[in-house]
Amino acid sequence: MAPSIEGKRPEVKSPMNTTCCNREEITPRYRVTVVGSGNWGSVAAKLIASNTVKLPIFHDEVRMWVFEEILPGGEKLSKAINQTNENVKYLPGIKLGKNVIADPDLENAVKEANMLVFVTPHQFVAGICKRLVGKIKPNTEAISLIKGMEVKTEGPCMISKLITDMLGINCCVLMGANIANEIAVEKFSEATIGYKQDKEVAQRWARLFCTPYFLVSVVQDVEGVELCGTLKNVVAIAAGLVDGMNMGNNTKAAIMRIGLREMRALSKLLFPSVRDSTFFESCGVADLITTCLGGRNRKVAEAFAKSGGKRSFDELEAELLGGQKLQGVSTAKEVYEILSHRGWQAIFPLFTTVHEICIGQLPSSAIVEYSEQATNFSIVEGLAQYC
Ligand SMILES: NC(=O)c1ccc[n+]([C@@H]2O[C@H](COP(=O)([O-])OP(=O)(O)OC[C@H]3O[C@@H](n4cnc5c(N)ncnc54)[C@H](O)[C@@H]3O)[C@@H](O)[C@H]2O)c1
Ligand SMILES: O=P(O)(O)OC[C@H](O)CO
Repeated sequence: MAPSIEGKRPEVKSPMNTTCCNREEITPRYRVTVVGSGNWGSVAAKLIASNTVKLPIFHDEVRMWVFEEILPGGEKLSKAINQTNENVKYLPGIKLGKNVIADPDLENAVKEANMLVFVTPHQFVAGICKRLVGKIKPNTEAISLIKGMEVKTEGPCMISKLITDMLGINCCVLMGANIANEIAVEKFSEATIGYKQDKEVAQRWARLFCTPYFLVSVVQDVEGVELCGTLKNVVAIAAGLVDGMNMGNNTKAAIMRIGLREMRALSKLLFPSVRDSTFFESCGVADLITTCLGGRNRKVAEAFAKSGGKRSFDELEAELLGGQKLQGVSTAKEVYEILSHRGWQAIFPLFTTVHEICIGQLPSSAIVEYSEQATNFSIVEGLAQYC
């Protein structure tokens, strides 16, 4: 079992304990567990831990569930994190905060928590939630930092909805222009929290994450925020292909503009409640820009194009990312399934083409040939109906 820390403040048995006389102790204290410990998961734990030691409404300790791995020297990753206070594999060189406790036992990691932060690659969430059914405290709140979706027979299912459906808990989302390594060294950035109904809960999440170098805004548009974070990964693949073919800044800007347009159109087609204003938040245009300039999807797609499509995305991901996971290739496939099921490929040429390039059906150069169609009158008109 993972060790415990001694908090600066007296511990209370229940986060909702209101029996003590000390003012600090009568404030409800929320316990946070971060489910995931990759690159962003570790940075999220660091951000959160810097706040839980300061804000009386939270317990100091932040549990971080670690998908256990054995390091090259034979040591367990969770043990190395607790010994060094660093995630030596996914965020080396950055102290997480002494109040972050790595825990490889999923059930143990969540058993005391009433605030769960989900931050794993999207392909693992359903399996994790399955293991958590019946294992979490009543009235637990969740937030998803995961950029991705699932496609079920009945249609797309956003990760926040998957968490809600499988665990019966409310789930907000936090997305934004958030390249983890930059936030790890405390460079200024912004993020957006999307919520469905309960603004107070969303504001509590904002308090947990907000720091002077990480500013968080709150909007009532959970699907819009989550779709921005999810769909921008497909555009990032397109941007990386353009970089790999040395096509220059004008072409990349065109790809980003067409991509943003498709992001907005598909989001509104799938969820008519999605707001235009969400695309001007950090989760929208800002995340699109940062990811197309400096993200992992961009980097691997660039290498793919440079190889002339001879090396696969899987192979390049393993070679270039050291265990970190791409989300854009699988999201492109999931988006393609939605588009083909509904006969919408023609009105989403960029999304469609990215998938066809990823699976080797088209060469990388098709990204500009096909995207040019988006400037055709008929396609613009097609999209315009939905924007
Ligand atoms: N890294 C970033 O800059 C960044 C920023 C914002 C959002 N995100 C999003 O956050 C989410 C998590 O990304 P990340 O960067 O923290 O992870 P990552 O890609 O750095 O690491 C992969 C993680 O998956 C874990 N893993 C591997 N196999 C697993 C399995 N079978 N079951 C469960 N876990 C397994 C690994 O242990 C590791 O913790 C993604 O949706 C990503 O798009 C990432
Ligand atoms: O490195 P990427 O491409 O997974 O993108 C990272 C973040 O989502 C940027 O906000």
